[in-house]
Amino acid sequence: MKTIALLPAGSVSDEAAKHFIGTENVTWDHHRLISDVFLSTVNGVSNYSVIPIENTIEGSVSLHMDWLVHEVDLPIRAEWVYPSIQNLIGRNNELIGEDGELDFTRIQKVISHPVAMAQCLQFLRSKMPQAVTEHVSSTAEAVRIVRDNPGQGIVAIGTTTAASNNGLDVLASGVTDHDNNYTRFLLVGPEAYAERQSDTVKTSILITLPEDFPGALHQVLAAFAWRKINLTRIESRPTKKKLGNYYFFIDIDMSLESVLLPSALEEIEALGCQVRILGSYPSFTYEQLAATK
Ligand SMILES: O=C(O)C(=O)C[C@]1(C(=O)O)C=C[C@@H](O)C=C1
Repeated sequence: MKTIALLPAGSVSDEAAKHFIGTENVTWDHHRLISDVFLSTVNGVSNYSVIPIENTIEGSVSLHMDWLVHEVDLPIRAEWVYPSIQNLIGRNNELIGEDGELDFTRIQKVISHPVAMAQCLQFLRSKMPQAVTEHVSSTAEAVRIVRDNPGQGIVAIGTTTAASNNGLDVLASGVTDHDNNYTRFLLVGPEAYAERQSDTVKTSILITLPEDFPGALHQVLAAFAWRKINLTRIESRPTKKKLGNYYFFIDIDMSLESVLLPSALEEIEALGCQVRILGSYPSFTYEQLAATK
């Protein structure tokens, strides 16, 4: 039996976790805040935490990346992709106009997780420009707040699972501004996750460049380029130590056990860079997981 920490039941994380891990021999440890999702595994209450890290429309989830890097030391054990299908959720009977149709101009407030809200901004602007928006800690939390506050013109952006868990209506489905909206999730924890194997193994690292070394980033990239090592993401984030100091978060399409990658990292360290390995882990596409269900 494994215990898995994650955001509340009915969140996108919850759907994605069940899709990847299944429902047998698992205890779910739900938390309202992502910090508590991380800390549950740090404190040994859970074996793994499920962390949303990147979205098709919104890009990286900076808060979660920063926690992974600055606040905890939990290796990445797997990554997978899951569709983020967002819906407008509330009560039909509160919004019916005189013509018997849903009248979105009666909506006063829309609440959701900031990443979910950002996926639907054009929809919200065009259909309910009068509504104010408010961010909460997950889409599931937003739907719970709508359930507990009837008669106030409040709606949420969230999953159909959360709508039915809370006895609410789906007022409009699939409301993201772009199709093919997926979120990439990480499983982090102290133990390797051997339950699922993939032919694709990726490695994530953090690189801090030496100060006053013109062309350092160029040389780092060259160490990968001449070995023909494919990078799937490179992103800079503040070190939080000094204004203007950044580290580079790099995802590499190769296992740390390959011959080439350790030598590239040695070359980078020889330049005076600090290299921290965040994990070397199997990676799964949505189609791959759906085919093995
Ligand atoms: O609020 C949720 O439902 C979550 O699981 C969080 C989260 C995120 O942090 O990116 C996950 C996926 C969605 O794209 C939006 C929000």
